Amino acid sequence: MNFYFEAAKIIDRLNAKQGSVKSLLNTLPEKSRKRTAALVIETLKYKRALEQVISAANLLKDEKKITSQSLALVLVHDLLLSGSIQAGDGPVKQAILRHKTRLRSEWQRVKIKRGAKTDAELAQVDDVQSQAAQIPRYVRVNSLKWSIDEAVMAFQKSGFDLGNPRDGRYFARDAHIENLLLFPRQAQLTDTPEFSDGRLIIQDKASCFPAIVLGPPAHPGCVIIDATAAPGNKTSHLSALMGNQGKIFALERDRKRYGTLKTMLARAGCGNVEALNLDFLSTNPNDEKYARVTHILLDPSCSGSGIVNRMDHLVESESESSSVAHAERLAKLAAFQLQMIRHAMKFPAVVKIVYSTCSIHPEENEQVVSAALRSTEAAASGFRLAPRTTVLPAWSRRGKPGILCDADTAAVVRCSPEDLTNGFFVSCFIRPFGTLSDMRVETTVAGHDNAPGLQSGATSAEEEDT
Ligand SMILES: C[S@@+](CC[C@H](N)C(=O)[O-])C[C@H]1O[C@@H](n2cnc3c(N)ncnc32)[C@H](O)[C@@H]1O
Repeated sequence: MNFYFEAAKIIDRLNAKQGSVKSLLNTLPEKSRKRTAALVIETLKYKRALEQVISAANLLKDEKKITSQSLALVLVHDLLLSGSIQAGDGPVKQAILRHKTRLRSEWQRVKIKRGAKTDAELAQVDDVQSQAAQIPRYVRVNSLKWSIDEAVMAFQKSGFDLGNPRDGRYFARDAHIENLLLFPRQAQLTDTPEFSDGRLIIQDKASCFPAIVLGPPAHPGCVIIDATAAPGNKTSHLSALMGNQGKIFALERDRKRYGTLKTMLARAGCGNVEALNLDFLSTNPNDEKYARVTHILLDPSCSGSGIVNRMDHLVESESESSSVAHAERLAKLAAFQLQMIRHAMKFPAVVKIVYSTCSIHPEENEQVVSAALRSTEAAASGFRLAPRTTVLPAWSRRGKPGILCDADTAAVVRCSPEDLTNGFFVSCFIRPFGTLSDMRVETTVAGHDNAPGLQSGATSAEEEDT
C-alpha cells in the first residue's frame, strides 16, 4: 500500500506546484521509482475522468479511510485500468472495493459522454482538452479590404512583435493559410476599427479550410452556393478567394441569423453575394437560377463537439447523461447532414461539394460521407471523394480509420486541438470529369489548385508534421 501513498504524495506536490513531474519523480527512492512513476503518469493521463468517477461515486464522502483525492485517484486508477489494487487486504483497499460496481459503471458513463470507445481514447480526449488552452486566436485578413502586409504593419505599429512567441504581444503569420494571423489566446484584439469595418475577421484556422478546399475560381462566370451561410465567415472567405467576382448565393434558413449574415457581408465588402433567407432543402436544383452553380459549400448545423468551449460543455453536460439521448441526437443530426449532401448532389452543373462540420464524432463525419457515397444521388451523378492529392495533401491528420476505404479515409481532413485548431472535419466530393464539359472542369481544377495558401502551406505542413 505504501506505493499508493507515495504516488498520491507526488500528485499532491504537483497540485501544490512544488515542481515538475520529472523533478518530483526524481525525489522518489530509486528502488520504487520506476513503478511509482508509471502509476503517477498513467493516473495523470486519466485524471479528469477519474475525478469525475470518484465524485459521482461519493467515494471520499463515504469512505473516511480514503484520506485524500490523490490517494483515491491512484487506487481507482488501478482498480479500473489495471484490473486490481496491488496491495494486501487492508481497510483502504476494502474501502475502494466496496464501491467497485459503482465506480465501474461511472467509468463507462464518462467514456460514453466523451465519445470515447476505449480507455485509450478517453485519455486522448483529456489530452486534447488540456491542449485546447494552447489554441491561438486566429485573425483572417479580409483581402477584399486589406492586404496581409498592411495588417502586419498595423499590428507592429500598435506594439505587436512579429514572430516572437516569448513576448506576450507577439503575433505570427499562419504557416498554412495565406491571409491568417495568429495571436496569443489572451490577446485583446476586437475592439479596434479594423474589426468593426471588416478588414479583419476572427476565424479559427480549421474553419478557413472549407473555402480553400472548395477553391472557387476567381472568374466572372463562376456561380456557387454557400448553403448554410450564417454568420458568414466562410461566405466572406469564399468571396475574397473569388476576388469579389462571379456570384455566391448565400442561404440561411434562420431569420435572425440571416440578419447577422447580411450585416457581416456588408461589413466585409462582399459585393458578389446574394444572401437569401431560405432553407437549402426547399430549393429546386433545376431552378434556372441555379443552372450555372458549379460549387457548393455545406457547413450545416452539427453537434459542435469540436469547438473547444463546447467540448467542455459536452463533458459536463447533465442533459446528455444518457448514452441513448446522445446517440439519438447524433443520429438526427447525421440524417439531416446526409440529406443536405444528397440534395446538393442533385444540382445539375455542380462539380464540387465541400462538406464540413465542427464535430469530432464519426457519426457526423466519416459515417455521413460514407452514406452519401452510397446514396442513389451519388450513383446517379457520379460524385465520389476528391483524392487526398487535391485536398490539403500535406495536412497529416486525416479521417478516422475503419469507416471509409483507405483511400477515402486519406481523402478527408480532420483537425484537432493538437493542431492548434478546434476539432473540425472537411470532405470534398467531386463529379468525374467525363460527365462535364472540358471548359468547366479546367476552371474548377485551376481554381482549386491555385487556392491561396495551399501550395506554400502544403510544404511546410509536411515538414512540420514529419
Ligand atoms: C455551422 S453554421 C454555419 C456557419 C457558417 N458557414 C460560417 O462559417 O460562418 C450552420 C448554419 O446553417 C443554418 N442552416 C441549417 N440548416 C439549414 C438549411 N436547411 N438551409 C439553410 N440554412 C441552414 C443554421 O441556421 C446555421 O446558421
